[in-house]
Amino acid sequence: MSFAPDIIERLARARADLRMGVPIVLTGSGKAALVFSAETLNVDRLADIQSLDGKPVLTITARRAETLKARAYDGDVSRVVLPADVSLAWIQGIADPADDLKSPMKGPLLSERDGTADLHRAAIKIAKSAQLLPAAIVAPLEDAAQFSLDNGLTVIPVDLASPHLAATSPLNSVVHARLPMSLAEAGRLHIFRPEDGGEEHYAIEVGRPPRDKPVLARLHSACFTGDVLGSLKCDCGPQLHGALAQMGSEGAGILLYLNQEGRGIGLANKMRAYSLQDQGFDTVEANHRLGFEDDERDFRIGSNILKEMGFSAVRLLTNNPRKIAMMESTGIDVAERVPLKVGENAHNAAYLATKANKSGHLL
Ligand SMILES: Nc1nc2c(ncn2[C@@H]2O[C@H](COP(=O)(O)OP(=O)(O)OP(=O)(O)O)[C@@H](O)[C@H]2O)c(=O)[nH]1
Ligand SMILES: [Zn+2]
Repeated sequence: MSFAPDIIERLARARADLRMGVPIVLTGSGKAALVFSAETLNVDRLADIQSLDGKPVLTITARRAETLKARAYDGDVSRVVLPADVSLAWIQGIADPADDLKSPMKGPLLSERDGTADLHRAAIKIAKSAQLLPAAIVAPLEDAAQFSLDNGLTVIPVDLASPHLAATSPLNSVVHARLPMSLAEAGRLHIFRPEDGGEEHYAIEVGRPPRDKPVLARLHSACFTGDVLGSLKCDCGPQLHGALAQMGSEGAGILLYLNQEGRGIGLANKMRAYSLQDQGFDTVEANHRLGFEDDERDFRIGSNILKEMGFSAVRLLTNNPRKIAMMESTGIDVAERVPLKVGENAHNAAYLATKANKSGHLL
């Protein structure tokens, strides 16, 4: 019998630790490292890092490295050497592009090329899954077991964690109840909870759609600004309401409300992206400057919920071909694509054009 948390539970702790500024310990391939999120680092912890033996690096993604003209010898990540007089402001300036235009000269940056980047790569994945900026201080550790015990730190063996960082967590249905809505009176809200301690996702069932026929479905990603505040910068609010209205008038449908704010980067990072957009970058460039891919969402969650609810075929309300491809590749038949063109305005016209030109959205 063991009450010790398993690797999935330890990963959930690791995410929470990094968000609070507490370091975690990564182990693998005979090595170990102390890892801090660059975003939540403070001066006291930086001073402690400098008192350690060994050379810490600031790990960033190749996307961020491209903007900073740093070499990414490891392909997808770059291990940037800390200068002798490193300051918290220097680290934050590399991690966060907010002041890139104000102070463009950050370098020249020196990147490490010897050794492996397995621990560094895992550090970036965990930072991303914690919805932090993808930048981490990675400091080599000698006696990781004793060090983590002495300091009460969460230890993550990378080979055990990697499959879980790449997989979609199983979800369990928690509860469902009737929810009459102005656009669809015969509504029912279902709550699904992932086993990895991540965000809950919702399914709004309209009517009682037969399970043996393609159901009118929408995979909607959370957009606090569009869905709740009525932001004009995107088309999310009108799409959400348009989809519910169509389901209401047809008397049946299923809307999945996936808590993947900002195409999976979280609201804080989405607001960082908006701030870059105010400086003239488009929605895709802004994500890249922050160190993210254009779209960090995991659409497998949507097909898992549909299957869990008994559906195997959809009439999918979308303009996004990636959603169609992901449904089909995960065993949900897309019998029809139903276009959802609503909510274009003067503020979001350029955003919608970028999605069509760069992200392949259908017009
Ligand atoms: N990172 C980032 N996310 C954004 C931006 N604008 C909107 N979003 C997010 O983009 C997502 C939009 O999701 P969806 O409504 O599924 O839209 P879609 O992928 O374009 O696909 P369809 O609407 O189905 O055609 C939401 O999570 C928004 O929060 C932006 O400028 N940057
Ligand atoms: Zn939106």
